[in-house]
Amino acid sequence: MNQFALFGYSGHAFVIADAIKMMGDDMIGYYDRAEAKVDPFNLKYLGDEKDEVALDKIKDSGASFFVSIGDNSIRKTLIRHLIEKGFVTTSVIHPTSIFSTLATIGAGSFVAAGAIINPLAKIGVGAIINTGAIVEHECRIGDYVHIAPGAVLAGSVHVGDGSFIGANAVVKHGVKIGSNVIIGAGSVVLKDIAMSQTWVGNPAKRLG
Ligand SMILES: CC(=O)SCCNC(=O)CCNC(=O)[C@H](O)C(C)(C)COP(=O)(O)OP(=O)(O)OC[C@H]1O[C@@H](n2cnc3c(N)ncnc32)[C@H](O)[C@@H]1OP(=O)(O)O
Repeated sequence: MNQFALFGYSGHAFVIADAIKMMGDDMIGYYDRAEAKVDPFNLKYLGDEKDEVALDKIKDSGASFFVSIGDNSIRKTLIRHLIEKGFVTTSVIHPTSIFSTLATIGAGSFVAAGAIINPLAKIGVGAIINTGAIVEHECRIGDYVHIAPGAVLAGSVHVGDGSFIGANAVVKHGVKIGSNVIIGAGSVVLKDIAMSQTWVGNPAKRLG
């Protein structure tokens, strides 16, 4: 059985905690700025992630860390900081997801319930493939990306580092999306998108 220390303990973390339990693993507790008012998993508060002494609790327990924060940029900063400090993270893959034997995923990434990752898809570090999302064959998903619930990436789609694909969005096969892009919920992306832009609608048009 693997043990995890969560970093961040609110809505998104509850989904990850549930996946960890369903994998048959467990948590030693969570770090956050303050003790959570809502604690559905009865986890122990381990302290603030900036408190070096509190961080030693991970080393002492031999647990892996898992950053359970939905915001791509905050998640990236914290994962990098903890890896620099010598802590170890791993991926969390919900047992009801389908993860191809020919797909790969980086450390600190999360695949939620019902998601499907098809052959030769490559997912980077610290990514979220959320509930029921589909990542088709040969997709390239960068680091610290969030594919929100129900989004569908057709074959060979590329998504750059730090990008967010909204809930139920659809991306046409072969489309390349740059880094730090936001795609609105329910949008249908039919052509390539350069970095740091927001696109919405069907067909998707540039918002900012
Ligand atoms: C488990 C989870 O919950 S994971 C989280 C999942 N969350 C999501 O998928 C939400 C994704 N976010 C969105 O879709 C947001 O609307 C964003 C980020 C695209 C835009 O947000 P904002 O910058 O605040 O835009 P704002 O709400 O001001 O809307 C600006 C315009 O774009 C339109 N617009 C915004 N989002 C969309 C959308 N998804 N599709 C079509 N049009 C949209 C608005 O209607 C508005 O149009 P108008 O100027 O003609 O009135």
